[in-house]
Amino acid sequence: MEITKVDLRGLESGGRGWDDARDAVTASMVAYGCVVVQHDGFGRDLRQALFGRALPELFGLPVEAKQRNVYDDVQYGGYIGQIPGMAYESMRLQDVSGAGPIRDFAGLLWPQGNPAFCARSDTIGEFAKDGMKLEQTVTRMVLEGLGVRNRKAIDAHHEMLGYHLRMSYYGTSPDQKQDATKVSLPAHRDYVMTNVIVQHEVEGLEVQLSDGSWFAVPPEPDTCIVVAGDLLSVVTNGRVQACLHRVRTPSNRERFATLLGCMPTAGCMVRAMDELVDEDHPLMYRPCDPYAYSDFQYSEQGRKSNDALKDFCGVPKIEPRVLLLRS
Ligand SMILES: O=C(O)CCC(=O)C(=O)O
Ligand SMILES: [Fe+2]
Repeated sequence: MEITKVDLRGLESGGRGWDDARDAVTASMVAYGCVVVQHDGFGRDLRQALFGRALPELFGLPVEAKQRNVYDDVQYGGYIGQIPGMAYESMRLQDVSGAGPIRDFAGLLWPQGNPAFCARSDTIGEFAKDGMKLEQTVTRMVLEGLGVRNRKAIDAHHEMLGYHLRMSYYGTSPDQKQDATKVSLPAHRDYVMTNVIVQHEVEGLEVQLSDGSWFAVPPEPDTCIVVAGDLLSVVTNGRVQACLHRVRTPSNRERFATLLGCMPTAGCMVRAMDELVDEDHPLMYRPCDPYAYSDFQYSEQGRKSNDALKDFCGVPKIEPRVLLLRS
């Protein structure tokens, strides 16, 4: 089985081709918790500036500098790296919706200044802008496709979101055979609302399909994938389930990937859209505090659970038998 790519190039909300693309995006999200798309953003020069220059420079910094990237509000919020046996490092830029936080990030890593990176942080701003636009298009399509007619509710959904960028580096394992692959990130679901994942040249990302097989997402230059996290399950009342995915990289090639993620800003609760709850679709999840959920997902109980979201805020199903007894 394979996931069909949806072409979003040149589409405008409500314009020609929008409805067909919306239906294809929704079908893919419902079936797999993700959608592979071609779209107008992340052009060749931008990718080259980010993956060819900015990221190698960032990950080339001394460990002490990278470790200054700390963010405690969510699990794995800051720098991840130096994990024994794992050739993986990742940095998170907490807020990419404006130029200020991007400049602050550069200032934190290069306190003496780094004009080159600051110029390139425009690269990061451009990249984030393209990713935000894509996320907003895809989520709008999914909510519309599932039957949300209230445009204000969709706008309000986006107004509560903040966007962050995770930049990841997967190193090589020279001790393994030339053509071997290794699991670099074990199978997991993201706790966020959605992640737009861009792979650069080297493959690795795999998503699990309903028959249990793994689909390798092609690292094509004009393609990226939008992956649903657990919070989107809450918003869509379980119609879209978070995507189970993992990373399996070739042992002999370095790999970079970026993830543009979104989460409600602190203090916002995530709840199912009114129009997606009815008699045929009873409420599946209670309103949930996304930051408390991120803690739970990584707690001992959450890690052991097969369905952390259900354990955290699932509404127990009422058996028809019980209803009869009560009536
Ligand atoms: O590197 C990738 O392609 C995806 C990484 C990922 O799934 C994650 O960091 O949550
Ligand atoms: Fe992930």
